[in-house]
Amino acid sequence: MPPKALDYEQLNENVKKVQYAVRGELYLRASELQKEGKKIIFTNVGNPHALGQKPLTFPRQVVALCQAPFLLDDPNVGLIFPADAIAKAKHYLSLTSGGLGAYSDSRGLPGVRKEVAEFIERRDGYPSDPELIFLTDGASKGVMQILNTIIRGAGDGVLVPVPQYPLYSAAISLFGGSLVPYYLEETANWGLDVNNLRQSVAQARSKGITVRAMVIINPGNPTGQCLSEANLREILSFCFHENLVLLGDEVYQQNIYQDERPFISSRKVLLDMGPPISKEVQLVSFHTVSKGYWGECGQRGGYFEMTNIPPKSVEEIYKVASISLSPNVPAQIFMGLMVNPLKPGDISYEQYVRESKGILESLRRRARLMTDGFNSCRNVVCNFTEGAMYSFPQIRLPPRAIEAAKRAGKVPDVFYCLKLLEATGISTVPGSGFGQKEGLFHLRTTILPAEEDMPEIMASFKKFNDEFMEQYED
Ligand SMILES: Cc1ncc(COP(=O)(O)O)c(CN[C@@H]2CONC2=O)c1O
Repeated sequence: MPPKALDYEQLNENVKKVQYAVRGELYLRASELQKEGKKIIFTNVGNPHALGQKPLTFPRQVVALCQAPFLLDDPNVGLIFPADAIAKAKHYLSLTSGGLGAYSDSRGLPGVRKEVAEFIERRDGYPSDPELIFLTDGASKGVMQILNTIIRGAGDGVLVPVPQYPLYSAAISLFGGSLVPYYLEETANWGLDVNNLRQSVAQARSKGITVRAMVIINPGNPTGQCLSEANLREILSFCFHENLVLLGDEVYQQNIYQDERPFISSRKVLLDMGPPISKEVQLVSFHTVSKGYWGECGQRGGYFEMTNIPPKSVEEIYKVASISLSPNVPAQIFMGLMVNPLKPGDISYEQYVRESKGILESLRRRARLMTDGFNSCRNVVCNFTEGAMYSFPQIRLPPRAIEAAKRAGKVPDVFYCLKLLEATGISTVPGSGFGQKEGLFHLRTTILPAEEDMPEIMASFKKFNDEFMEQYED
């Protein structure tokens, strides 16, 4: 028989090139061990509810009522749901064209996009146009759509931070573009040096690559750094002079664990800079309900906002969004609730603030616990998690460990993470899955394990690590 289209050999080469380490070799091995009955701590994915974080009560009450509007007709509904949840449910149902089961506009419900615009205006102090905001099935889908729109072929390059969240390398591979790495400086707290950018662009151009866009992830994944306003100004100036579209991935903007560098949006800095930059630089910013203190990853709610994008291009992006008909409608309601939260005086406000603050303060303590835990280990150094929800320690592997890894046919940090997993059940992602400087090795874990479990997890890690180093050190 002749080869068939879905035979492996016949597949789209771009599909076969794609890598996505967050659910790669370590995750698959951890799943096998779990099936064999081993207790696994899945810290490989930023998936808060999978690690015990409780959903915020109010959003779930509202969406439950929206999913089951017949409850609103029940005379006893007020005995189970607070009046403000009932009111919000009626508000969101009135925005839909037939409830949660009906498609929305392909850009999302206009009423929710308006709430997102109002959120952005309150956050940045500048007007925001709902027509330039598209709701998406998680930020991932928005990122992929914009990269697909930008990349015309292998000659098109996108500047991506290294270490990077592998959605970017995977999407660029899938769409047949070229990833142009710019290295973050670990010794400068994963700071971004514009000279590295210049070198990367010059190198790419020398290979005939047209660099078209630049990605920033702020706060960083896996590195956790928060960009300063000065850094953002440098980046925007760079994009202006090099004629690059800036993709501002800001999904962790609520996850800030220090006071020195609070979150400031790329859009605010862009508009603060004034013309010509504020009028010329094209910016797409991304956000999600998966992160922050919401952690509603499974709902698949996100948005992107476009700044300085010509109307004809916005129409093309709308046209492509239409192919998927509608972003999922329940998630749009979560997004609306996130950007238009309860206000002081609302019945459920106190509970909402108590739950939210509780989660954020605990994440801040866990960021500190994990960083200090790693830094107490032999041959391990770790920058503090300023934001996001990951820790990315550098593991200084002795030469004999690197040789052992090579004999086992494994990349050194994969070798180390596999040994860690087998010994402790802690499932991490090797740094090689995010990119790292030659000869350096890292692992990524989340700061999500329950706070009460953190000391035991870090002690288990330290025991493994120090014994590993003892075994392989000369
Ligand atoms: C920087 C960044 N951008 C976008 C996304 C996608 O989010 P959505 O859920 O909205 O699509 C993630 C998810 N972070 C992955 C998921 O868990 N661990 C990670 O590194 C992310 O870390």
